[in-house]
Amino acid sequence: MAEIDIRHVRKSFQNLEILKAVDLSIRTGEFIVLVGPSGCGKSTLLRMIAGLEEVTAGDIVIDGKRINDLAPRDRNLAMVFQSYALYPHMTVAGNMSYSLRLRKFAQDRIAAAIGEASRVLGLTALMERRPRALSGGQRQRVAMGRAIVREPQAFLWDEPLSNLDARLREQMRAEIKKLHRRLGTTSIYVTHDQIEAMTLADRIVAMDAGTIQQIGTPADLYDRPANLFVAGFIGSPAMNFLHARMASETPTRSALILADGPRMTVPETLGLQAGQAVIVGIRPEHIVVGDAAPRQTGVAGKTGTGAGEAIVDLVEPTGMGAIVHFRLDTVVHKAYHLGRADWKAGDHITVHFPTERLHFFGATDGRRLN
Ligand SMILES: Nc1ncnc2c1ncn2[C@@H]1O[C@H](COP(=O)(O)OP(=O)(O)OP(=O)(O)O)[C@@H](O)[C@H]1O
Repeated sequence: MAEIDIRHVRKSFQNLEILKAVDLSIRTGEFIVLVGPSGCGKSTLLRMIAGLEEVTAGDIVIDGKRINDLAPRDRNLAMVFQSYALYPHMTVAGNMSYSLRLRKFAQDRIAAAIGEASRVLGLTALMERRPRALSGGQRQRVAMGRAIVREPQAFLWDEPLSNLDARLREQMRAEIKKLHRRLGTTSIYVTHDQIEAMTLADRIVAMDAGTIQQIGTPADLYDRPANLFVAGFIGSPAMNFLHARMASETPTRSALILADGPRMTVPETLGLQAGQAVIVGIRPEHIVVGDAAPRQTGVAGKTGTGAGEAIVDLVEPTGMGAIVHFRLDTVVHKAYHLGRADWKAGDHITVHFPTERLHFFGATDGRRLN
């Protein structure tokens, strides 16, 4: 197991800088997820750690040793790819044992290693099959088995579940998590799927345009996103943003702001100036929606702290609840309502934005204020 240090690592292709001075310290046994939109550079970073891409500048250090110039096979890291990358002409057993045979391990040791890995992954009955006779999920399991038997210092996962259907992805995600609990091997996992990031990671590294935007536990990124990018990327449906400005008449203890909708209370500790522009974020699941007056429920007495009226634009039932799209002024926002939602487009509803659930961001730099 390994501690991996990425120190000021840069990557350029031709003259285009893809990664800009990335710093990241990964602790022994940690499960790190690199997440970000397509093209942000997460796969490139993983491939540099694996030795499949040259490092333009900076150092990659594993357990205190700089490995920039070490050949991939000498790094003792195992990579699992989205495309499985199995040898089609070899059986499952052949694929799993290949790297050990290459390293001239004794037969009994190889048999023990692949026996154990196939038990863990539920592949025992499939050992003589070839990849084309396996389902996508089974193929990915073989790829995982091939990585496990090498007992690497770390696993590098490059979007391993992207080719699987939703149900299988959910199942394999849980298996990867159990596998990590069992083996405790340092893991770096690349995905653009924020649910995978949230469920698997000890710490998430959120990337955008070649830079790290935030490093933290899933709860850190969800509860206290450092900026608008992270706030908008983590969470589904995504966080709502309301453009707001501090009212010029500021009451004593807490000031009010006027957004595209209801007035809200801003914590005094933010130190916002009268007239200052801010962006207020609120997650759909934190908005309380209810019938409009006179059948108003759940919002009584809360007016002035972010309650107001809105018009339903669309209701998407999800089974567990419904995503309620509503219009405040001209802007459409989304609320996640647990339980039945019988509203129709055009209905008037009340929306309440609980003060303690609000996120505040600078209107110019997008940085978190609270
Ligand atoms: N060999 C290459 N030559 C030139 N540009 C490249 C090369 N490999 C990657 N890039 C570019 O580097 C950027 C980052 O690519 P990378 O694959 O790391 O992104 P990513 O975040 O993993 O995206 P995805 O989720 O789509 O795989 C992209 O703009 C890509 O086009």
